[in-house]
Amino acid sequence: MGCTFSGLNALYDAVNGGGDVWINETRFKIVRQLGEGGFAYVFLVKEVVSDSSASGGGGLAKKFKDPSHVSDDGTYAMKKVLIQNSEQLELVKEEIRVSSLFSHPNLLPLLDHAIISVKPTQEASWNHEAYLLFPVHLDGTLLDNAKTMKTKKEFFSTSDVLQIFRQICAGLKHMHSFDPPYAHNDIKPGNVLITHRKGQPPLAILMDFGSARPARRQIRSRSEALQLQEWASEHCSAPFRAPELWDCPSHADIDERTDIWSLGCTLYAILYGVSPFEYALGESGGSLQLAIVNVQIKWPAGPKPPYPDALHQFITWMLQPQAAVRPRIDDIIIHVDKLISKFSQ
Ligand SMILES: Nc1ncnc2c1ncn2[C@@H]1O[C@H](COP(=O)(O)OP(=O)(O)OP(=O)(O)O)[C@@H](O)[C@H]1O
Repeated sequence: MGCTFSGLNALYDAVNGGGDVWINETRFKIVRQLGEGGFAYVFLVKEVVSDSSASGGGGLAKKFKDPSHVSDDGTYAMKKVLIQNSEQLELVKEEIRVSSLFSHPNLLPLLDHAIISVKPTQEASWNHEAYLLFPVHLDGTLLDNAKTMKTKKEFFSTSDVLQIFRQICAGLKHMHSFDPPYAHNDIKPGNVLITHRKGQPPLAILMDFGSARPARRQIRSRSEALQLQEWASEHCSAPFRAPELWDCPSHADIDERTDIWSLGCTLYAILYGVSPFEYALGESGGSLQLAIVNVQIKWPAGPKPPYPDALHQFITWMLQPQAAVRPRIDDIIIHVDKLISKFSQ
């Protein structure tokens, strides 16, 4: 990977109508927009292979350590982040640093990146742009899938639910086993890319390491607790955020099990399309925080539940409000494997 934060390593060719982008030595044509986040746009791009690099086997192909990262048709996902201040610049640099630590088939790899300085204009006050290159997964995220499935009144089979969940756990185990252990901090359906495959369960890939940090933090004062809560309010999506990040005691040992809470919420969302606490947002006087800290889960009503009770019990086990007795990723994997052998045909 080209690792430089300075200079004109990426050049956004706005002059010719937003046609091409350079990331280091590689030129890409923007095909279309795939999505957008807070300060970011994600585009489908295609590598423009020059005659000289084509004769040598293609530009990017030579650059990647892992040959499986090379796209057959030269298409990739490119995230363009608009950076307005030094704090945002540090966050992007941290996202790049953390993304480069991991290498696992269920974690989205960062293939290349560049950060360029941009002259502020009257319309735009940002002063840097970051370009991050990833493999593209055109079937979208679990969140996109949930929306389409809801309109078509479709559900994942129990077997597919478990296989998708197992893959998310495999990626997360890689992070939790790192030295020091890392927490992802923003596990949710919108951060899981899905690829449908013929005759096989969907492929699931965890992405967005913008909030990932060393997981273990010792909280020893009220001000440290408040600082953690403030950090969490900016980095961990509220409906999936663990109780200890909403209401942190002044003496607490926070660890990677904040992610296990979010995993429980994510499993519920694979079944029912939303976090188990999201209903509180729709109720007058409802409070997401109260629903979470009191673990008021709302199960779908009806005499015939669409999924086995064992899945509901599994979710409840992950949604243990006391972090110190919440299961760890290894416990979760042992359990999901048991459920897979029970429910997969
Ligand atoms: N590799 C990819 N392949 C296909 N689509 C992608 C890829 N990466 C991102 N997307 C699409 O772009 C959207 C935004 O991406 P991403 O979540 O990385 O941005 P973000 O700024 O971090 O968003 P958020 O503010 O929600 O965290 C995703 O929801 C997804 O639809």
